[in-house]
Amino acid sequence: MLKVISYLKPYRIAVVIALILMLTELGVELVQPLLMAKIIDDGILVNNLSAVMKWGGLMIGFSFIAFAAGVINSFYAAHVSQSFGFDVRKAIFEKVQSFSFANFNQFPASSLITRMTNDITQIQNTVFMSLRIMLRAPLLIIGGLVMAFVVNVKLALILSAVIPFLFVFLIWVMNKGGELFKNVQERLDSVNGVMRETLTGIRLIKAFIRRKYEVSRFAKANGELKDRTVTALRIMEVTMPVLLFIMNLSIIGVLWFGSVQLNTGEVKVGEVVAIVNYATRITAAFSIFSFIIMAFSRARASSNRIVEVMETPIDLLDRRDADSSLGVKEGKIEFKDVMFQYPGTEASAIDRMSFTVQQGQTIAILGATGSGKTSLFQLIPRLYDVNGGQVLIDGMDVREMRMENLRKQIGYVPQEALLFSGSVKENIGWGKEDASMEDIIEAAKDAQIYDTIKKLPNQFETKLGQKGVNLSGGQKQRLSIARALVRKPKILLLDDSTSALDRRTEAKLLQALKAYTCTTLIITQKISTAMEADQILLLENGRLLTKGTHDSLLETSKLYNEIFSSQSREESRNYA
Ligand SMILES: Nc1ncnc2c1ncn2[C@@H]1O[C@H](COP(=O)(O)OP(=O)(O)OP(=O)(O)O)[C@@H](O)[C@H]1O
Repeated sequence: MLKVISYLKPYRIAVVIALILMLTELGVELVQPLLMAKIIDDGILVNNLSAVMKWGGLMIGFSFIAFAAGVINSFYAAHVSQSFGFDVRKAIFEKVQSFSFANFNQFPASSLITRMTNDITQIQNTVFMSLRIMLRAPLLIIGGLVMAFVVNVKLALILSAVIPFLFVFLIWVMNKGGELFKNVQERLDSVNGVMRETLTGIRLIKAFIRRKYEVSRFAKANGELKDRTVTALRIMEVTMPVLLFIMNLSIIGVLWFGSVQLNTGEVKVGEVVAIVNYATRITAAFSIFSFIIMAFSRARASSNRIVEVMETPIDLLDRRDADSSLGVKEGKIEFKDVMFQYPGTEASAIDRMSFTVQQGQTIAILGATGSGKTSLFQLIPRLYDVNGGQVLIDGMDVREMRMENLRKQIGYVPQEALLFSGSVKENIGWGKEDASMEDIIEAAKDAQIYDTIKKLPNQFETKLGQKGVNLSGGQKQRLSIARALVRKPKILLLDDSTSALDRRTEAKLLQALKAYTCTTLIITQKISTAMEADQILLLENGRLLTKGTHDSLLETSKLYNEIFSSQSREESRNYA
């Protein structure tokens, strides 16, 4: 909690001003019953009009001060809480950006979204409330008691006898509430998780007519959220009646004892009225307190979830001694006895793999599904670290370079063409920070998407829907290739990125790539693509089964021959 609260530091002056204003309001509130006692005892009961005017005028003056202090306090509270929320959200977003894939395994995306939105909002609201009323309630209770003692010690003693019990009760409620609201936030994660999956997979759901199934899955998550929230709120709901009951008992005690003492003349009427007034205010403060406790319990659960993200150690960082002058100069790639397994798994995705790709060469990678092709790719821009051996670029271990220097020279086109909402131009330009329009057009032409873009309603300015929903699979693939080409990379990694292209377009694309002097690695299922490469790597179960040119593999590899024959047969059937 303290870690989250430390984000209030830059706003400490505003916090202090807000607190002073809140104390001003509180001071006025506490003085009011005393002034009322004066009006009754020194004015009304002795028929002294000038005393009534004097104390009444003071009361009105104080009320104006309290009003002004309240308004200005609200401005400050809103400013501080919103700025605080902004800063925490920014910090979490930046932290998540630096997460490794192992870190992402720890937090599902839906949970991170809930933490960045709902959890931060809970804390933000609590900060606002703290500056407006949270401290007022306890201070009003303490101040009310002090003032009650000032007015009449005996009556105040009766009033204060119940206070310790109430505090113990409230602390218990707060601890219990913390646990219960943690559960609520976890259920909210689940609801967001189902919602997210459903929205991203809506086409599939419609195609498989799984609407009812998804609705019931959502209803289950939603129901659990409701149940947990009701349970958490139940404890809060009983809090207020318990507080009111105990406080009302003490008020009855004050009235009874006061009436007895009135007869003996030890207590004045105005004093009884003032004490009852303080008791009412303390009761009101306690009921605010129960509400605050609910918010505070929730905020505590939320802040623990935020701190969990903030304190997650990142396991893939630049080495302290990483040389910032090192980077990809030519693009020669070397795998030396590389071993790799995904974090938390036992099986090796890459098993003692060694090969070299010379600068400017084009390499095709072939292999059955799950044979380790994508895993091999991910080790080059250091999306994961190897568990054994080395990945060298231009003779340097990738771990010796700064990740930024390494990655900015690599154009990576992942298997799933992922686009962002925004224009076509923005999506291609995303690959290079300072890409000019000429760069973008050139990349689009080379990726064989230029003609398609020209036919779009607003050409390069055409807005793409989320994930590029308004484009075909092949168009998305070519746009993401253009995004990689625009940065003129030294190393280009195409992960089955031409699978949706027809042979003619693919041939043109491969031809255009020759003008780029980069080292190119292409994962492909098509022998026709592999044939164009300088070298082919054939993978099986994470191992490099064999390597060579198309002709040499036809002579030496049984598996390659099988793939070649099956694809040739298929093609001749297609053309028949
Ligand atoms: N994030 C991950 N966590 C754990 N295991 C993984 C992960 N990604 C892949 N694997 C496992 O690693 C192995 C290699 O997967 P990889 O994605 O590299 O295969 P691939 O050859 O690219 O397959 P495909 O052609 O289907 O894309 C598989 O056994 C797979 O189950």
